[in-house]
Amino acid sequence: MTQVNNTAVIWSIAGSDNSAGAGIQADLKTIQSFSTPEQPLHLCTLVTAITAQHSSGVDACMAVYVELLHLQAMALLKDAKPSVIKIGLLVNAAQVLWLADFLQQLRKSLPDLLVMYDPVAISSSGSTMAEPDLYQAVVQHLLPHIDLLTPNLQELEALTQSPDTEQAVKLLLNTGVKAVLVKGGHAEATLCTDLLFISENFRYLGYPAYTNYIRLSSTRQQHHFNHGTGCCLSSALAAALALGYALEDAFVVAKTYINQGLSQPVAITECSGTLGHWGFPAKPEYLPELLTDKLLPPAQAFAPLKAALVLYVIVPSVAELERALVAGVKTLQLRIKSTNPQQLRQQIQQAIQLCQHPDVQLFINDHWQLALELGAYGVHLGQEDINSANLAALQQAGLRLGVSSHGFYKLLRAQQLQPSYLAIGAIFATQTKEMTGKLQGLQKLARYPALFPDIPLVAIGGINESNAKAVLATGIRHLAVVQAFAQATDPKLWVQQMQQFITEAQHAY
Ligand SMILES: Cc1ncc(COP(=O)(O)OP(=O)(O)O)c(N)n1
Ligand SMILES: Cc1nc(C(=O)O)sc1CCOP(=O)(O)O
Ligand SMILES: [Mg+2]
Repeated sequence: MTQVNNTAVIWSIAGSDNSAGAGIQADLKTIQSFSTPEQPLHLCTLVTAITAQHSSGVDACMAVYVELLHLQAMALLKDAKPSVIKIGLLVNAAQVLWLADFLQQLRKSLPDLLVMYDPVAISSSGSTMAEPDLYQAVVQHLLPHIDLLTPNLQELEALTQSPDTEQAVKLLLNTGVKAVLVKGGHAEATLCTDLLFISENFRYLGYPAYTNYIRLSSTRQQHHFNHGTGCCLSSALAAALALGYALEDAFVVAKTYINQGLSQPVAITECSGTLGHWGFPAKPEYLPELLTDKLLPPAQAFAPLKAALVLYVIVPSVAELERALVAGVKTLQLRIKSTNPQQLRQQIQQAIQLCQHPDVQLFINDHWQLALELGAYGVHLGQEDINSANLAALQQAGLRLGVSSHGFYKLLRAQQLQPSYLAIGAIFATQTKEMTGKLQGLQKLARYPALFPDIPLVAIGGINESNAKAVLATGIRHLAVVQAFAQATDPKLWVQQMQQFITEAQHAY
């Protein structure tokens, strides 16, 4: 059967928690919370066990026969195939063996399928739900079929017999698992820290290898309404992956979702309850702190922009810069990719001179040393450039800084520098630059303004007069363009039209 719209189908292969904080019930709530009419998510379930639970323990756990697991899977396949499978509670070796074999067969027809396993065996109250031989069977048979494993610290040690996190993760990655998210929720600390290790095999999703793991941390919320938090972190990750986020961005989204849910929990009694499921997170205070990949920010924030960016035109030469100025563009970037050093200096110097006007803002792309030496207004740097640029010197000289980003992870990374603006791309396919990561699209773009309200955000990549209104409807107020301006036959009219779209959006939304 053909799937007819853009609904992403997720399967949860897990146990029923009748108290509805964890297990299949938590997966349903979490996935539903991320579903929208524009990007619907549909969660199907394969129940592996029925448990009898309450806030302080598990009274009973009965495994579902493998034959019935198989029938559930066959029934689901009659309707639709999943793009993501999230596995939770497995109870015995027989279930593991069936699942390993089933996944091996399924992958033959679904090469892009993502399989996650949250190896729950012990509930947060300490009750064991699995049979003693479970993990042995998991390591031997199931792990080679898993893309992303999400153990807590206790499960990590039980799976590997290693108390050392890095060593344990190495052992798991050697079994064929492609990424491991170690959940630190159970550690006794004032911070809740989660670690994501991504092997080379997962990098195709766009992760830049600045470090070999990502550490995200948030202040621990001191209350008892947290039953199922680990399950929900894994399901939020499944939802974000099904929505098309790259793994590192899905990690940020999932942790932000958990922070939002724990900030507004559902209290059932004085000492029992669950986190709340309140939709895609939308407040900056829920964002975690990025503890790895630390940049060395200057002591102070970069100077603010002297005016809003609004329409931001990027040009490859001084001749094009003059054309843009004549057409009425007020925010410009000189982006020269190939020329000899002498001409480069000359071009940058000329551009700075041409833009000596109180209403005009000129950013120099890449060449921060010349920008600094020649007294430019601002520079625009990419994520790699900020590793090596002398940021303190740029800040102290009063230059404005704009930084590229391509998702939540890179936004968190760049935000550490307190730049003058952040660019987000590529929104649509572009012919101007070879992009390796995932496109943002309008749905993802619409999530950023609420989470990064204190810094100007400019959208870039494939933007033109036909799609500008749709981009502005996401709440983004600044548009950067290369090709659309270069190809405009009447540049003045084109600039007026684009500026009008932006002004209308400012008043309309
Ligand atoms: C406004 C704006 N956003 C993003 C970019 C891309 O910058 P960078 O990542 O440094 O890539 P190159 O432009 O150097 O290819 C930009 N230039 N401007
Ligand atoms: C230079 C550049 N940077 C991008 C990013 O996402 O960082 S996209 C891009 C190209 C933008 O050109 P056009 O408007 O012609 O699509
Ligand atoms: Mg650059």
